[in-house]
Amino acid sequence: MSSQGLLSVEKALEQIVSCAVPRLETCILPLAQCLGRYLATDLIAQHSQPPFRSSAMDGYAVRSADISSIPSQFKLIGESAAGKGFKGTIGSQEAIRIYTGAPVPDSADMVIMQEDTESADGFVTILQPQTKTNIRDAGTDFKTGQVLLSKGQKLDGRHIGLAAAAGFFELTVFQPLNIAILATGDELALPGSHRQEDQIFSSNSYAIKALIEQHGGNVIDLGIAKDNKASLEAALTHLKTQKVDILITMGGVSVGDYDLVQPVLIENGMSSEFWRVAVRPGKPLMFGKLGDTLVFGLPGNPVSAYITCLLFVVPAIKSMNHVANAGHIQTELCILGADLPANGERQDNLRAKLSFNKNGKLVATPFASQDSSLLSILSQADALIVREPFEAPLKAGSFCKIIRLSEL
Ligand SMILES: Nc1nc2c(c(=O)[nH]1)N[C@H]1C(S)=C(S)[C@@H](COP(=O)(O)OP(=O)(O)OC[C@H]3O[C@@H](n4cnc5c(N)ncnc54)[C@H](O)[C@@H]3O)O[C@H]1N2
Ligand code: MOO
Repeated sequence: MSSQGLLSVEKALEQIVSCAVPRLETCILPLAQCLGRYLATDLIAQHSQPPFRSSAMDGYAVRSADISSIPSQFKLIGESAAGKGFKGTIGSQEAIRIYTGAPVPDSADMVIMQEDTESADGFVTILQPQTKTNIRDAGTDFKTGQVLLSKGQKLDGRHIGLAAAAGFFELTVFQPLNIAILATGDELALPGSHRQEDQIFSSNSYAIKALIEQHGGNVIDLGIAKDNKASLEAALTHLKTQKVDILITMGGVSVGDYDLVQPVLIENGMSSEFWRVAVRPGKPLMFGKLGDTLVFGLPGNPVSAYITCLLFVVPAIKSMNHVANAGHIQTELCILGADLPANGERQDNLRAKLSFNKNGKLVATPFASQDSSLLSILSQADALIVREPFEAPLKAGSFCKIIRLSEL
């Protein structure tokens, strides 16, 4: 705990991950619907890839021992095309025409790129000395029995392509988590509705929905609750009628007279795990449990809501989907692009632009304004510069730690 009673980021993450118990419900989905889902079993190759020795080039397959000198002439006796291999045997000073991906007969041990040859009248002449076989052995990519993907893998195009190469047409994935989101505040209007003079549009409703969907969650949008007990309680009734794994509220968790989210939730049975974390932005973050539902009270400022969702809610989603080291957030070192003063008691996450200096090294330059209301800056940022509590001043040119926003 810090002097203000703020929980450290590490302790907060530890507590979140220990509460975010891995879920057991799975479903089988067609491969084409698996994007963004989390694999529920290890995926084991049932065959080798390629399944046969295959050519890496368009050219001619020969026995390499027959290339005694350059140029060297071979008689063409057939063809092996992708999908239709050559069934005969290649003998002394014989060759077959072969194409990329086509099976290489056992009798050949080398494919000559066609650019290194000349062919005419049923003969091919090798014009250049050869150093490579240009043959891919069966199982070069993967072998029968190999673990292709591990349980908990979040599936993107690469993983789906790998599963398809191995012949899988459906995968067992974890049932998507039901994640309810609730914006709170009398000042909020939904884009497309009439905005009264003192109102603003609820950007969090959209930003957080998108972020959750990006992480494979099934979003239940509870809309906007007003800053009063009755309206908040009305929104919570939805939790009684459907299974919600995570409830995310946005706004109303600070210390103002209208910040009622935490007391209303507690009155309705939530046990509060923690409130207020040593992080900037996002200090008023709240975390609790309402029955089996994890509850995150994100601060209302749009940048605070987005960053706390990335840093704290996404690890919970990962943990519930069996991702190993779910609480670990990937950081890297790069060069700082501007002087920074000493940091205060909160871990700071400065919005920054990435570029390369004249030596080709990665540089992170913080934006001059770091106010937590500035979505325009957040949307231009490539990374967060992470500064530990009480870190000493840092000079431009020294190393700093970053989290790439695209990695989260
Ligand atoms: N006296 C103190 N005041 C504040 C403190 C503090 O420690 N002492 N903390 C500040 C910090 S840090 C933050 S962050 C905010 C968070 O406050 P709340 O979570 O209670 O959020 P609200 O007051 O409801 O809203 C803050 C801000 O964000 C706008 N907002 C809210 N919801 C949305 C939405 N869905 N879409 C777009 N914008 C939204 C809201 O209009 C306010 O401008 O508290 C500080 N105050
Ligand atoms: O933490 Mo607040 O999110 O600094 O604006």
